[in-house]
Amino acid sequence: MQKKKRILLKVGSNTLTKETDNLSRGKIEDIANQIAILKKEYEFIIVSSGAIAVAKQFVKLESQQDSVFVKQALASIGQPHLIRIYQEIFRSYGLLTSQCLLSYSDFEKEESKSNIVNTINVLVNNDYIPIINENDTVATDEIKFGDNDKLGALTAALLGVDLFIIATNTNGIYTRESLATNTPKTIEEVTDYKDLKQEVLPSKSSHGSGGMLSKIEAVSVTKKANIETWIVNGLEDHFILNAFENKVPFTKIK
Ligand SMILES: Nc1ncnc2c1ncn2[C@@H]1O[C@H](COP(=O)(O)OP(=O)(O)O)[C@@H](O)[C@H]1O
Ligand SMILES: N[C@@H](CCC(=O)OP(=O)(O)O)C(=O)O
Repeated sequence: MQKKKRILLKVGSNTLTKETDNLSRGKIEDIANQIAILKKEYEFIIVSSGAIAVAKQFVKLESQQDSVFVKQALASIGQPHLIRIYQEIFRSYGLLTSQCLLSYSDFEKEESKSNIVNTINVLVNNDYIPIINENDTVATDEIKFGDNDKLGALTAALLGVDLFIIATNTNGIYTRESLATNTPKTIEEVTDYKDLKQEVLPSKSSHGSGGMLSKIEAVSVTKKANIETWIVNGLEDHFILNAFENKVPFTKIK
Protein backbone atom coordinates (compact mmCIF):
# COMPACT_ATOMS: atom_id res chain seq x y z
CA MET A 1 0.00 0.00 0.00
CA GLN A 2 1.28 3.47 -0.88
CA LYS A 3 2.25 5.65 2.08
CA LYS A 4 -0.31 8.36 2.77
CA LYS A 5 0.74 11.98 2.51
CA ARG A 6 0.47 14.01 5.70
CA ILE A 7 -1.32 17.34 5.86
CA LEU A 8 -1.18 19.75 8.78
CA LEU A 9 -4.33 21.90 8.58
CA LYS A 10 -4.42 25.09 10.67
CA VAL A 11 -7.90 26.52 11.13
CA GLY A 12 -8.26 30.05 12.49
CA SER A 13 -11.07 31.38 14.68
CA ASN A 14 -12.60 33.36 11.84
CA THR A 15 -12.92 30.29 9.67
CA LEU A 16 -14.53 28.35 12.50
CA THR A 17 -17.03 31.11 13.27
CA LYS A 18 -17.52 32.01 9.62
CA GLU A 19 -16.88 35.56 10.82
CA THR A 20 -19.85 35.59 13.20
CA ASP A 21 -19.95 35.53 17.02
CA ASN A 22 -20.74 31.82 17.05
CA LEU A 23 -18.83 28.69 16.20
CA SER A 24 -20.16 27.28 12.93
CA ARG A 25 -21.08 23.59 13.17
CA GLY A 26 -21.52 23.79 9.38
CA LYS A 27 -17.85 24.72 8.94
CA ILE A 28 -16.70 21.81 11.12
CA GLU A 29 -18.98 19.55 9.05
CA ASP A 30 -17.36 20.94 5.90
CA ILE A 31 -13.88 20.11 7.26
CA ALA A 32 -14.97 16.62 8.36
CA ASN A 33 -16.60 15.95 4.99
CA GLN A 34 -13.43 16.92 3.11
CA ILE A 35 -11.22 14.81 5.36
CA ALA A 36 -13.58 11.85 4.90
CA ILE A 37 -13.26 12.26 1.12
CA LEU A 38 -9.45 12.57 1.22
CA LYS A 39 -8.63 10.07 3.95
CA LYS A 40 -7.64 7.21 1.64
CA GLU A 41 -4.72 9.26 0.31
CA TYR A 42 -3.99 11.74 3.09
CA GLU A 43 -3.68 11.70 6.86
CA PHE A 44 -4.62 14.86 8.72
CA ILE A 45 -3.40 16.63 11.81
CA ILE A 46 -5.37 19.73 12.75
CA VAL A 47 -4.22 22.80 14.64
CA SER A 48 -7.45 24.50 15.62
CA SER A 49 -8.04 27.86 17.25
CA GLY A 50 -11.53 28.73 18.45
CA ALA A 51 -11.43 28.07 22.21
CA ILE A 52 -11.76 31.75 23.12
CA ALA A 53 -14.39 32.36 20.45
CA VAL A 54 -16.52 29.47 21.72
CA ALA A 55 -16.32 30.65 25.34
CA LYS A 56 -17.25 34.21 24.37
CA GLN A 57 -20.53 32.84 23.03
CA PHE A 58 -21.87 32.18 26.51
CA VAL A 59 -19.53 33.72 29.09
CA LYS A 60 -18.55 37.21 30.13
CA LEU A 61 -15.80 37.09 32.74
CA GLU A 62 -15.48 39.73 35.45
CA SER A 63 -11.88 40.59 36.21
CA GLN A 64 -9.63 43.48 37.12
CA GLN A 65 -6.72 41.45 35.76
CA ASP A 66 -4.76 41.97 32.58
CA SER A 67 -6.78 41.04 29.50
CA VAL A 68 -4.31 38.25 28.69
CA PHE A 69 -5.43 36.37 31.83
CA VAL A 70 -9.07 36.85 30.87
CA LYS A 71 -8.32 35.39 27.41
CA GLN A 72 -6.47 32.49 29.01
CA ALA A 73 -9.44 31.83 31.30
CA LEU A 74 -11.84 32.02 28.34
CA ALA A 75 -9.67 29.55 26.43
CA SER A 76 -9.83 27.18 29.40
CA ILE A 77 -13.64 27.37 29.39
CA GLY A 78 -13.99 27.10 25.62
CA GLN A 79 -11.46 24.36 24.82
CA PRO A 80 -13.47 21.37 26.15
CA HIS A 81 -16.55 22.62 24.27
CA LEU A 82 -14.53 23.08 21.09
CA ILE A 83 -13.22 19.53 21.28
CA ARG A 84 -16.66 18.13 22.15
CA ILE A 85 -18.13 19.76 19.05
CA TYR A 86 -15.29 18.44 16.83
CA GLN A 87 -15.72 14.98 18.33
CA GLU A 88 -19.51 14.89 17.82
CA ILE A 89 -19.35 16.11 14.24
CA PHE A 90 -16.28 14.12 13.13
CA ARG A 91 -17.79 10.96 14.63
CA SER A 92 -20.85 11.41 12.43
CA TYR A 93 -18.46 11.32 9.41
CA GLY A 94 -16.79 8.15 10.73
CA LEU A 95 -13.70 10.05 11.93
CA LEU A 96 -11.96 9.65 15.28
CA THR A 97 -10.45 12.66 17.06
CA SER A 98 -8.10 13.35 19.97
CA GLN A 99 -6.88 16.48 21.74
CA CYS A 100 -3.25 17.62 22.14
CA LEU A 101 -2.40 20.86 23.96
CA LEU A 102 1.10 22.12 23.21
CA SER A 103 3.25 25.04 24.38
CA TYR A 104 6.01 26.84 22.55
CA SER A 105 8.48 25.79 25.23
CA ASP A 106 7.76 22.13 24.31
CA PHE A 107 9.53 22.78 21.02
CA GLU A 108 12.74 23.73 22.84
CA LYS A 109 13.13 20.44 24.74
CA GLU A 110 14.39 17.34 22.95
CA GLU A 111 12.43 14.94 25.16
CA SER A 112 9.16 16.83 24.73
CA LYS A 113 9.69 17.02 20.97
CA SER A 114 10.25 13.32 20.73
CA ASN A 115 7.16 12.67 22.92
CA ILE A 116 5.04 14.87 20.64
CA VAL A 117 6.23 13.00 17.53
CA ASN A 118 5.75 9.56 19.06
CA THR A 119 2.31 10.30 20.49
CA ILE A 120 1.03 11.83 17.26
CA ASN A 121 2.40 8.91 15.25
CA VAL A 122 0.53 6.41 17.43
CA LEU A 123 -2.65 8.46 17.07
CA VAL A 124 -2.39 8.87 13.31
CA ASN A 125 -1.38 5.25 12.73
CA ASN A 126 -4.53 4.24 14.57
CA ASP A 127 -6.71 6.53 12.45
CA TYR A 128 -7.16 9.22 15.11
CA ILE A 129 -7.03 12.84 13.98
CA PRO A 130 -5.09 14.87 16.55
CA ILE A 131 -6.67 18.26 17.17
CA ILE A 132 -3.99 20.54 18.55
CA ASN A 133 -4.34 23.91 20.26
CA GLU A 134 -1.95 25.95 22.33
CA ASN A 135 -1.97 25.13 26.04
CA ASP A 136 -3.26 28.64 26.67
CA THR A 137 -3.16 28.51 30.48
CA VAL A 138 0.64 28.37 30.54
CA ALA A 139 1.30 30.53 27.48
CA THR A 140 3.41 33.57 28.27
CA ASP A 141 3.01 37.02 26.85
CA GLU A 142 6.60 37.23 25.64
CA ILE A 143 6.09 34.16 23.50
CA LYS A 144 3.17 36.02 21.95
CA PHE A 145 0.13 34.31 23.35
CA GLY A 146 -2.34 33.33 20.71
CA ASP A 147 -0.29 32.68 17.63
CA ASN A 148 -1.51 29.35 16.34
CA ASP A 149 -0.04 30.00 12.90
CA LYS A 150 3.43 29.62 14.39
CA LEU A 151 2.34 26.66 16.52
CA GLY A 152 1.03 24.98 13.37
CA ALA A 153 4.27 25.63 11.53
CA LEU A 154 6.45 24.31 14.37
CA THR A 155 4.31 21.19 14.56
CA ALA A 156 4.38 20.75 10.78
CA ALA A 157 8.19 21.01 10.82
CA LEU A 158 8.58 18.68 13.79
CA LEU A 159 6.39 16.03 12.16
CA GLY A 160 7.90 16.57 8.70
CA VAL A 161 4.49 16.78 7.04
CA ASP A 162 4.10 16.92 3.25
CA LEU A 163 1.88 20.00 3.18
CA PHE A 164 0.93 22.79 5.61
CA ILE A 165 -2.47 24.41 4.92
CA ILE A 166 -3.48 27.60 6.72
CA ALA A 167 -7.20 28.28 6.47
CA THR A 168 -8.06 31.92 6.99
CA ASN A 169 -10.69 34.43 5.84
CA THR A 170 -9.08 35.71 2.62
CA ASN A 171 -8.19 34.07 -0.70
CA GLY A 172 -4.59 33.84 0.47
CA ILE A 173 -2.33 36.89 0.52
CA TYR A 174 -3.44 39.85 -1.58
CA THR A 175 -1.11 42.40 -3.11
CA ARG A 176 -0.90 45.58 -1.04
CA GLU A 177 -1.70 47.61 -4.12
CA SER A 178 -4.91 45.68 -4.81
CA LEU A 179 -6.00 46.10 -1.18
CA ALA A 180 -5.51 49.85 -1.45
CA THR A 181 -7.91 50.01 -4.39
CA ASN A 182 -10.35 47.55 -2.82
CA THR A 183 -9.92 45.01 -5.62
CA PRO A 184 -8.14 42.18 -3.78
CA LYS A 185 -5.81 40.20 -6.03
CA THR A 186 -4.22 37.01 -4.74
CA ILE A 187 -0.48 36.39 -4.96
CA GLU A 188 -0.75 32.85 -6.30
CA GLU A 189 2.74 31.43 -6.03
CA VAL A 190 6.02 32.51 -4.45
CA THR A 191 9.27 30.82 -3.67
CA ASP A 192 10.77 33.56 -1.52
CA TYR A 193 8.40 34.20 1.36
CA LYS A 194 10.34 37.35 2.32
CA ASP A 195 8.78 39.09 -0.69
CA LEU A 196 5.38 38.69 0.98
CA LYS A 197 6.22 40.83 4.02
CA GLN A 198 5.91 44.07 2.11
CA GLU A 199 2.38 43.12 0.95
CA VAL A 200 0.96 42.71 4.43
CA LEU A 201 -1.14 45.27 6.29
CA PRO A 202 -1.39 45.35 10.09
CA SER A 203 -5.16 44.62 9.93
CA LYS A 204 -6.68 41.54 11.53
CA SER A 205 -10.09 39.96 11.24
CA SER A 206 -12.66 40.18 14.06
CA HIS A 207 -11.54 37.08 16.04
CA GLY A 208 -8.02 36.90 14.62
CA SER A 209 -4.93 37.17 16.80
CA GLY A 210 -1.95 37.00 14.52
CA GLY A 211 -2.98 38.67 11.27
CA MET A 212 -1.26 37.92 7.95
CA LEU A 213 2.20 38.75 9.30
CA SER A 214 2.07 35.84 11.73
CA LYS A 215 1.23 33.56 8.78
CA ILE A 216 4.31 34.77 6.96
CA GLU A 217 6.41 34.19 10.07
CA ALA A 218 4.94 30.69 10.20
CA VAL A 219 5.98 30.18 6.58
CA SER A 220 9.57 31.06 7.51
CA VAL A 221 9.51 27.97 9.76
CA THR A 222 7.98 25.57 7.24
CA LYS A 223 10.14 26.88 4.43
CA LYS A 224 13.28 26.03 6.43
CA ALA A 225 11.90 22.52 6.85
CA ASN A 226 11.24 22.28 3.10
CA ILE A 227 7.50 22.06 3.55
CA GLU A 228 5.15 23.69 1.06
CA THR A 229 2.54 26.02 2.63
CA TRP A 230 -0.85 26.98 1.21
CA ILE A 231 -2.86 29.92 2.56
CA VAL A 232 -6.48 29.29 1.58
CA ASN A 233 -9.91 30.77 2.23
CA GLY A 234 -11.49 28.57 4.88
CA LEU A 235 -14.78 30.46 4.65
CA GLU A 236 -15.53 28.79 1.33
CA ASP A 237 -17.15 25.35 1.30
CA HIS A 238 -14.80 22.55 0.16
CA PHE A 239 -11.80 24.87 0.57
CA ILE A 240 -9.24 22.03 0.67
CA LEU A 241 -10.73 20.14 -2.28
CA ASN A 242 -11.04 23.38 -4.25
CA ALA A 243 -7.39 24.24 -3.62
CA PHE A 244 -6.33 20.78 -4.83
CA GLU A 245 -8.37 21.31 -7.98
CA ASN A 246 -7.22 24.92 -8.38
CA LYS A 247 -10.84 26.09 -8.41
CA VAL A 248 -10.22 29.12 -6.17
CA PRO A 249 -7.34 31.56 -5.88
CA PHE A 250 -4.99 30.90 -2.97
CA THR A 251 -1.35 31.53 -2.09
CA LYS A 252 1.14 28.71 -2.52
CA ILE A 253 4.58 29.15 -0.95
CA LYS A 254 6.87 26.53 -2.46
N1 LIG B 1 -1.94 41.35 2.13
C1 LIG B 1 -2.95 40.80 2.82
N2 LIG B 1 -3.77 39.90 2.23
C2 LIG B 1 -4.80 39.35 2.91
N3 LIG B 1 -5.10 39.63 4.21
C3 LIG B 1 -4.34 40.52 4.86
C4 LIG B 1 -3.24 41.14 4.20
N4 LIG B 1 -2.63 41.99 5.09
C5 LIG B 1 -3.33 41.88 6.26
N5 LIG B 1 -4.36 41.00 6.15
C6 LIG B 1 -5.30 40.68 7.24
O1 LIG B 1 -5.02 39.38 7.78
C7 LIG B 1 -6.27 38.79 8.20
C8 LIG B 1 -6.11 37.27 8.44
O2 LIG B 1 -5.41 37.01 9.63
P1 LIG B 1 -6.17 36.76 11.06
O3 LIG B 1 -7.10 37.90 11.33
O4 LIG B 1 -5.14 36.49 12.10
O5 LIG B 1 -7.08 35.48 10.76
P2 LIG B 1 -7.13 33.97 11.36
O6 LIG B 1 -8.15 33.99 12.46
O7 LIG B 1 -7.58 33.17 10.18
O8 LIG B 1 -5.76 33.56 11.84
C9 LIG B 1 -7.19 39.20 7.07
O9 LIG B 1 -8.54 39.13 7.42
C10 LIG B 1 -6.76 40.66 6.79
O10 LIG B 1 -7.46 41.55 7.64
N1 LIG C 1 -5.57 29.41 21.28
C1 LIG C 1 -6.54 30.45 21.01
C2 LIG C 1 -6.38 31.07 19.63
C3 LIG C 1 -5.26 31.66 19.13
C4 LIG C 1 -5.15 32.04 17.65
O1 LIG C 1 -4.06 31.95 17.12
O2 LIG C 1 -6.24 32.42 16.95
P1 LIG C 1 -6.29 32.64 15.32
O3 LIG C 1 -5.54 33.89 15.00
O4 LIG C 1 -7.73 32.72 15.03
O5 LIG C 1 -5.68 31.41 14.74
C5 LIG C 1 -7.96 29.88 20.91
O6 LIG C 1 -8.13 28.68 20.71
O7 LIG C 1 -8.88 30.68 21.01
